[in-house]
Amino acid sequence: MNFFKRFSLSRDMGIDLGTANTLIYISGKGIVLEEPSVVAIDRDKTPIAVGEEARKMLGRTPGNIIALRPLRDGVIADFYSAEIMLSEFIRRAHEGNPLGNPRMVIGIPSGITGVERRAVIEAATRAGAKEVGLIDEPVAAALGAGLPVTEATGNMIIDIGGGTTEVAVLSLQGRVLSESVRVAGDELTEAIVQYMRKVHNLIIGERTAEDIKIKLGSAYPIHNEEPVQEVRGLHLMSGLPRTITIKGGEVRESMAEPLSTIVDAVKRTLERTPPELAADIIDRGIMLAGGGALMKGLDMLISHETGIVTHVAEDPLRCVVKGTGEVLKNPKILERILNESARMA
Ligand SMILES: Nc1ncnc2c1ncn2[C@@H]1O[C@H](COP(=O)(O)OP(=O)(O)OP(=O)(O)O)[C@@H](O)[C@H]1O
Repeated sequence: MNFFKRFSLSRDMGIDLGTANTLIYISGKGIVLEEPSVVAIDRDKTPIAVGEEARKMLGRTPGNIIALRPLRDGVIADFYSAEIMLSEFIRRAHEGNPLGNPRMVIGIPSGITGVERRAVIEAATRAGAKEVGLIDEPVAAALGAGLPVTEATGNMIIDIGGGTTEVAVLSLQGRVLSESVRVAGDELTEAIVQYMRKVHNLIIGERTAEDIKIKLGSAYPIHNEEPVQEVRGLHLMSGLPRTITIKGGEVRESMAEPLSTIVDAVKRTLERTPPELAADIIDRGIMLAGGGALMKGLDMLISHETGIVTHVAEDPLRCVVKGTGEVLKNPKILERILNESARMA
């Protein structure tokens, strides 16, 4: 194929296909879509809603409709709904401006299996991709966070999404070492659901727990006076609606276990880091990306536990998709990624 034709003004796409959110970047345009990764289907499997509209239905659907997340722990858990979701998001991203069959660069967790990788390639191909390139999320996140990953210096990035936490040490555009744990924002939310049930006998849904996590949660004691919040749910014994008040300290306590799993993954990765790169990381600090990076005090907790200064990236929720955009701007990296993925498919 003619090189100039292949890399001319094509409207290629970069996609962060996430457990919680999907974002799409189009060459020459920037980020054009940000939607929750949720699909609502009826009993006959007909799609009713996709994205934000479907998210509002989570936990609130009548018996004949299910709102579900096609991805779990960073990988496709339900192929049918993943394909519906991806096709619909790509259609919305086109906005009446057909892109033909674009090439797509998709961020995926670094720890996933070959079968899981092939499922992403197949879903994207069926959704209209001409060629698909997969990029490890931590590499994309580092590019999107503006880390100098092309230089011969060690950088540590921690990408905390909904389903996976990716800890990676990068140098010279490559991943030197990484660890992916299937514990991230969703587990923090789930830990709050479990705590409310066990300690307060209150049944709450995922959306309420996420709201508590965002408004009241912290990973490290950051307030002199702990904030409080009213929570509504169903009382376990009476089965009736009830409102109780909880404190910020309780929320932190409820999330202690998944938070320590994340911190342990960071420590293990640091222990395995070659000394020269470890010295660079001590100088430059650790970078946090992904929605989980917005958890208040998480940077302080990681600094406290590792002794290394930790920064939160600017716009952490968009780092991965911005990184896929950086790949689209770089024909050499793009070609390498497309070729690697073509061999895998
Ligand atoms: N302000 C906030 N405080 C704490 N957590 C937050 C905040 N905002 C978003 N989150 C959490 O971030 C997570 C989503 O992050 P993100 O969109 O980066 O994940 P994802 O890319 O969809 O997931 P993955 O990379 O695991 O597939 C959710 O668990 C959400 O609750």
